[in-house]
Amino acid sequence: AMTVVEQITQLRSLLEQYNYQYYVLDAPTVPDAEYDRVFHAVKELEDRQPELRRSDSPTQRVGAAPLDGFEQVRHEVRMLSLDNAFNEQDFDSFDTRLKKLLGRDDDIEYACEPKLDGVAVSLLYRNGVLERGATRGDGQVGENITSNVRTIPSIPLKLIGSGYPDVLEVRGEIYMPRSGFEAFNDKARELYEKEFVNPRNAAAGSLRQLDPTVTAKRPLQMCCYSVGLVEGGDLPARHSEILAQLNQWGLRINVDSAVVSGAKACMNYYSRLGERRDQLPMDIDGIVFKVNSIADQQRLGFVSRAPRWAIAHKFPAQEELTT
Ligand SMILES: NC(=O)n1nc(-c2ccco2)nc1N
Repeated sequence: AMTVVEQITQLRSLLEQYNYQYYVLDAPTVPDAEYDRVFHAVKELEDRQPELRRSDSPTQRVGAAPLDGFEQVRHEVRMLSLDNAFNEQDFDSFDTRLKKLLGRDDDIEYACEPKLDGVAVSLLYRNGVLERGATRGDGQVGENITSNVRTIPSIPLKLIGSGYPDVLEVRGEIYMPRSGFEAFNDKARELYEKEFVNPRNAAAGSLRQLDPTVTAKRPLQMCCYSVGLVEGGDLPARHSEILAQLNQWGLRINVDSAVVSGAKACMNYYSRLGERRDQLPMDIDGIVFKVNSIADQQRLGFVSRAPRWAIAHKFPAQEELTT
């Protein structure tokens, strides 16, 4: 028969697989009742033998006591802001300028991603374990919101699979899906409590909570879109391949991301996503186009605070919700 440690280890890894399938892949393989059964089995074992409890156990997402304030975090690799393109001409000149700088006239391969309208966040994994979560702040210094990000189910407390670097900093956007936003505001209205004006404010307000049990009740999601500090390991040579690799290690990426070549194909992607904008599960305010080759990104570098190799092509502002 299995020892208690073998039993709880097996149940935990089963729970991590269920979490990954449900919250990261949107593809659950078991009914919620089965998930609850395993969750309570692990909780039961940990309650009966507290020494078995580990901080990276799936039952330890809401553990921390309320904070008095947020500590500051210095980003070793600056978190970027993006230059904007407001029309096709802006994008064409962006593409033309890059071709000139790269000394080529064939099509540049771009990674295309919906620009999620949420809160940028940095997640630092050390030996695969989530060590700290931080806001972007001014790009150099942000706030430590680790206890709050731990409550978000699509953020793994521990990476899965193998081959990840010793230190891996993942960047992404924490956002509130529209359905969760509407449900939250309906409830708030019912209870005569404050409603949020839009999902971005709802996500920002939920991450500013000093009490993680409040954050835990907010329907937040996280979608990753790049990496920052990487030590003790190598990553693929293309941005799109890095994202695919992050997904295998347990992180959520955007299902609508794509790779296209040349400015015309980028504009085609922009128009297609623009037509679907109101049907997407979350608010987006544009499309981010990034040079897919990491070597070319490094050749192009940055201009002041924004990378030369990326641009956010915005959609026209939507009339503000009139609540
Ligand atoms: N907000 C958002 O969805 N972003 N933001 C970036 C970004 C910011 C700096 C480099 O890349 N990429 C995506 N998809």
